Amino acid sequence: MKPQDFPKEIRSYLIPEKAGRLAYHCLGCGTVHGIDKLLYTCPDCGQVLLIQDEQFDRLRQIPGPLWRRIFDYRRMLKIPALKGIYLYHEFIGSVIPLSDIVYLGEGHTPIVSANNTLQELAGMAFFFKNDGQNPSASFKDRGMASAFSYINYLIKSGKIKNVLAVCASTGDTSAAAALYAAYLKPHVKSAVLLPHKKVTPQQLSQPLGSGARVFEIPGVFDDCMKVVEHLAEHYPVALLNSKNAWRILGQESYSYEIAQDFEYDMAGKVIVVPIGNAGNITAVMSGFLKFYDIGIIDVLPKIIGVQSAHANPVYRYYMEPDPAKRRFVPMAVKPSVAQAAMIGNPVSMPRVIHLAEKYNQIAGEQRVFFVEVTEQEIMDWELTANHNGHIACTHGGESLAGLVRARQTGLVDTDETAVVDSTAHALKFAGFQEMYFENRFPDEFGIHPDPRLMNRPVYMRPDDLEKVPAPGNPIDGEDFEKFVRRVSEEIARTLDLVAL
Ligand SMILES: N[C@@H](CCOP(=O)(O)O)C(=O)O
Repeated sequence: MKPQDFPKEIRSYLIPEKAGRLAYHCLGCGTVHGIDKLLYTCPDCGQVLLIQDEQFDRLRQIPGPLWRRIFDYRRMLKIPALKGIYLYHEFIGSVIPLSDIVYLGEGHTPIVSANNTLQELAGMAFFFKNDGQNPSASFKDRGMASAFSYINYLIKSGKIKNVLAVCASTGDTSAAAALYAAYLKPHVKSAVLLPHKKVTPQQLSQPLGSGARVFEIPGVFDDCMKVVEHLAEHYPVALLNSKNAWRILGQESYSYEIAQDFEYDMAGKVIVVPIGNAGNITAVMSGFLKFYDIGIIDVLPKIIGVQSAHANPVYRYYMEPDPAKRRFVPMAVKPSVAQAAMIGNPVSMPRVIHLAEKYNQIAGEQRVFFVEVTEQEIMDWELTANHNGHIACTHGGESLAGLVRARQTGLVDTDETAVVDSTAHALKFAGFQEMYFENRFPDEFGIHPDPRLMNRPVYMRPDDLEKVPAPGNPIDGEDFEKFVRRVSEEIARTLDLVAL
């Protein structure tokens, strides 16, 4: 549809213009900094930042119900810049002109209802939001589209040039950063730091394939993060982890999409997200708060943050019921199948503390909760989901296990409806599935495969066949006919099929 085909009262809002005044706000000392330069922490006190629109109030001139129609109609446009996360331009990066937006197909990922069997097993109605169906196969693309659009805007307006994008990663961030950087070649190059042997082969192949410089570092993600922070402090590089507040803005689109997909009715909804570096739960809370503030949604949904017992610093922090006594203590992580979340010192922890408090306060009751799950539960729920038609990664399994735990402990009611985050595509973590099927998890994981969830390929090569085809060596005639018949018979026997 063309803009002139839309209802008159919508037309002037359909194509957003550069507007607003964004600024970095320090969560420590409250200082406000301009966005002309890339900042990751407050130059005055070193604390993390969030980006706020100083003119956010202007968005109130449009009533909530009209905003809903604007977004719904905007979805019908065929303008690339508005097809992804910038459908919500006014809430994400309103200062970026549409001409500078980088769109690689991110966002608007499917929300897929669990089938009856799986809902019965989980004990309640729920959907998976498949963020593995983003271009680099994880939710990080939302944040990268935002951060790289901003970088593109700075380059095009002559404020920066020859950008070297760096990040630390457990796999997904590096894949996304390398992809978006490659798109902005030759102005942007990328270098990624990965904990040696703590990234799956599929994830390692991604930045390599995008042409990034890849460095493997001894230790775990937290060690890589420290090196990246050091690089960003002492060298002219752009830090692309979620410490970069532009990443958070882009990831807020996850909440906006859920609101839109449920017709903006958030009553009785529960949003379940795994926590690693904590950028995502930060963005999810912030996104819902903004939509609520402007009246686009009338209710703040419940949010459940999930961590594995092997990497649970956020959960531990909230175990202390008295907020005044809570102390954040970084931890040494243990190996986890939720490998992308194997983080003991999440950079967004101050943001989580700040936003969870605000969220609960505005909701008038506790609406942000944290649960812990075991490695066994993560694998069992991932495989159970995928046996029922999903493409959940281990973090999707972690989220689903978290939902089940939240239901069992009464944090959610059976009449609520959950949206469970599968942050990446199952294929990125196929190695853990293989370890499960072959029962070869090292003891430290504490995972014992459930035989009902195990699966192995069967090599079907009947002994009585003299000749079988091979690549480059086909067989034909009677030999081939016999091959087809005998293999079919053996498969039918294995599957208990009775001949017609
Ligand atoms: N799970 C992450 C860790 C880094 O998180 P970020 O959101 O701060 O970039 C990854 O995939 O690398």
